[in-house]
Parts: sequence; structure tokens; C-alpha cells
Amino acid sequence: MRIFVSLTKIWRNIGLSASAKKLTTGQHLQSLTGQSSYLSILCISSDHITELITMPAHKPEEDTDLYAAPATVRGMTQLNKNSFRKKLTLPALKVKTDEINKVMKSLKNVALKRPGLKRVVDLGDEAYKLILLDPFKISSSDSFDASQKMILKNYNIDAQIHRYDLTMTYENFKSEEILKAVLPEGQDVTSGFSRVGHIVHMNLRDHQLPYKYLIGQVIMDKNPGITSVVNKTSMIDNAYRNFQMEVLAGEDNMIAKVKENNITYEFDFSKVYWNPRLGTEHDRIVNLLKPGDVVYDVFAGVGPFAIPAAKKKCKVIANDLNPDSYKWLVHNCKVNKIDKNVEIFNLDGREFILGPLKDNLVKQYEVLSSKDTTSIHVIMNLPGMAVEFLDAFRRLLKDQNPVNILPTVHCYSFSKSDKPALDIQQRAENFLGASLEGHCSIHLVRNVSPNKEMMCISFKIPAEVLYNDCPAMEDSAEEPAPKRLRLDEISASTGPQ
Ligand SMILES: C[S@@+](CC[C@H](N)C(=O)[O-])C[C@H]1O[C@@H](n2cnc3c(N)ncnc32)[C@H](O)[C@@H]1O
Repeated sequence: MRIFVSLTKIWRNIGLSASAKKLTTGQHLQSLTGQSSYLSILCISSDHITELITMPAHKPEEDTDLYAAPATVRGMTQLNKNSFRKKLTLPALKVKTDEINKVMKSLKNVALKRPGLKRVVDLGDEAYKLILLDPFKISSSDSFDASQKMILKNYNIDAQIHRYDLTMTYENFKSEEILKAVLPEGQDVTSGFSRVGHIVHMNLRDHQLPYKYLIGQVIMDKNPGITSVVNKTSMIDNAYRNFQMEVLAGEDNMIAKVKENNITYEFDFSKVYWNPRLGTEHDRIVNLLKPGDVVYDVFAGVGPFAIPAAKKKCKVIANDLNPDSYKWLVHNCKVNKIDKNVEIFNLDGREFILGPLKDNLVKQYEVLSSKDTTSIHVIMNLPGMAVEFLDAFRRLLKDQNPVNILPTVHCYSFSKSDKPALDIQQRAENFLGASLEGHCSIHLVRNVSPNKEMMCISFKIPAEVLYNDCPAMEDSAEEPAPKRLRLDEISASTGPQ
């Protein structure tokens, strides 16, 4: 087959005279291209361009441009998968079909290594196949080292390098490569994403917005199991901690099913809070619990603390203000068959503490003896404001006889302070009206963004807070407490979540 090759532009670039040449497919082009490391050729049949071929003109230095998506896709806003077709001419060895596996094993160091591209291709001759080679390692038979030459000799393989034209398509490129080729040069390709069941949730930046539908489609195509991609269109600033979203690609079905720490949860992702990065933290708290313990989950969401706690045979009293969270929490308790162990409320956190939590606590104290090993935990995961609910514990049991089993609170908070542990302890003390010095542990949950940490402070509610309030701290909600936790008391476990 003969093709016309227009080399005008390229030749100008590499200092050869502009002209058009006739070449035979497979002809070694190195002699025509001088020192240029890649040769890009527009193949013209009759009067229209049929394809763009890129091949190394000689053994190039290791880089990835050879496999990059075509430059012509830059600026594309509507995905056209055909535009990603690109021809590569790769070095290849002709090997007997029945020896192909053994030879491939012996020559794996020089075989083509590009995920998604086949290394062994048919020749149209049953007796032989081609092993495609890494063009960064082999360009001619001289590129083989002595041991590789020995392998070729042992298998009676002709060291002649064949040229194989391979077409890369949209399917062969990774999402990052596609987006890097499409989006303006030098700008961030994507800002990461989280996966919630079949949904990918993105938070695109301004410069990415013109490409948002293309980005959505690419992310969906390249992530098996994803059938919907959404972009956050507002900050999480509403009371229920969910956010507005726009569907960029795929179905408009936001009913997600996720598994966290081996427990299944279902919920409408557009209406409730769910953060796939909190699995480790949920597990950390659940690991502190033992069967028979009592757990009050003040801001329970769809149940990632409450349900595993109930599964562990704790008695759970859970609450959430969002009617949708309440509904899905009830649903998840049923799905996980623990609805008998969980009592669920749909109240504001303060009302919950002053009402159901207090009533239940009083009941627990009536049945617990002082020698009982049962622990009582109060989980408060609303990091933007949970500490502000701590004053609800002041004098909560003022009419009761003091009992020595004090509830342990796990209260979450964000901090932008450069001393986040001191910051959260101070704010907790202010709202409690008591010092926690020496009586709390503080855990760094995760880094939310530069300069913003999510922390968890755990402490037993001081008896003077529950029964009398602490006179020394009375009315000191605006004042910093005198003594602070040392930084070395933070239990920092910031592993990936
Ligand atoms: C950060 S989410 C935590 C949910 C769950 N505990 C988790 O770890 O994924 C906070 C939850 O508190 C609920 N919430 C917000 N304000 C509340 C309030 N004043 N009283 C009770 N729940 C509230 C929200 O609906 C949301 O489900």
C-alpha cells in the first residue's frame, strides 16, 4: 500500500526542504527525519487528511509524549471520542506462535509496557505473531544487549526489527491523559473526586467549568461502576450538611448504596450528609465501644456510628434534625436488622440532649450499679458547631443523685488555629463551663483543607457540670480556660480515610 506523506511543516521544523514524498508503509523514516525525536506525519489520501501518525524517529529518551493524546483535542468542550485516534509505529519482533509465551517472559524488560495496549499482535499468519517492543528501549537490532541477543539466538529468532502500526483510541488513554490534553495547558486537570456508591462527586474549579460535561463523561467512562457524575454547586453551608449539585454525566439517580466497614448504607445523596473519608474515624470510635454500652448519637446522619454500635450490641439512641437523614437512618437500621436496638429521634441536638438523652440517662442510672462496667458515650459529629451544644449538659442531672458512671463525650470540631488541639479544648471548656485539663484526649481526624483540621475531643463530662455546674467557671463562656492541653497529648492518627 502506498501513502502520500505531507512533511512540509515538520520538515521545516527540522531544517529539511519543504516537499511532499511518497513512502511505503513501514519504511524506516529515521533517515528522513534527522535528529527530531518524534515524527508527526499527516497521511493524505487523495485530498483529505486521514490520520496523524506519531512515531519515534530514533530511540528516544524515556518520556510519555509518545503516548499522549493528540494535541488536536485541546480546547474540546464536547467529547468527540474519534478525535483521540492516533497512530503509533512501534518496533516489533516476529516470533513463532508456539514460543510466544516463553520469549515474552525472557524479553519482558524490553516489551511494550503501556497499560491497555496489547503486547502480542497477530500478523495474519497463524505460525507467527509479533511481540511489540518498548520504543524507548529498542529501535534497531543493535539495541538488544548481549543477554537478549543470546535469547534471540536460542529461540532462533531473527533480530530484525519490524514496524507495527498501532492505533491508539479514546479507550487507550487514562482519564488524566485525556483531560490533560483537552484542558488549557498548565492548569490543574481535576480537583480529585469522591465516590459514593455509583456516584462520583466532584468539586470543579472555575477554569474547569467550561469543560464540566466533558470531564463528567470522561470520569464516568473511565471508572467502572460509576453511572452518575455530579458537581458540587454550593458550599456545605446549610444546616443539614448536604449540598446542591448538578448532574454532569449519567443518570439523575441519587439514591446511593455504599459499604463502610462492612456495613451497607442507603440514602439519597442529594438530601443527606455522607462523607466517604470518615470511615476510619467511624471505626475508631466504634472500636472504643463494648457490648452493653450505651451510645447517644446526637447528630447521627444516616447511621455510620449508630448502626455499627448497635451491631456490636450496644444500646443506641440516635438523633438527626434532617427529616431525610432520619428517614434513611430508620431505613438503614431495618436493612441492617438492628432496628430493635436503636431508638431514633428527629430533633434539634439541644432538644435531644435535654429530652430523650436526659430521660434515658436517668433510666440507665436507675439500673446501673456503681460496679457496673458499662460505659456511656455521647457522639457529637457536627464539626461546624457541635461544641456549642456542650452547654446543654450543664446541670442536666441537677435533680438526680450523683452516680459515678459519667458519660464520655466525643465531640468534633473544625479548627483553623495553628494550635488546633488547644483551640478545641478551650472552646469545649468554655461551653461546658469547666476545665478539662488532664481529663481529655484530642484526636486529629483529618486535614480538611490547608489550615483547616477536623478534630475530636473526648472527655468524661465532669460531675460538677452534670450535677451543679462548676461555680469557678460560671459565666466564663467567653473567657479562655486557664490551663491548656499540651500539644504532645494529641493522639495524631491522620492516615488515609
Ligand atoms: C457532619 S454530619 C454527621 C453525620 C454522621 N454522624 C456521620 O458521621 O457521617 C452532621 C449531621 O447533623 C445533622 N444536624 C445538623 N444540625 C443539627 C441540629 N441542630 N440538630 C441535630 N442534627 C443536626 C445533619 O443533618 C447531619 O446529618
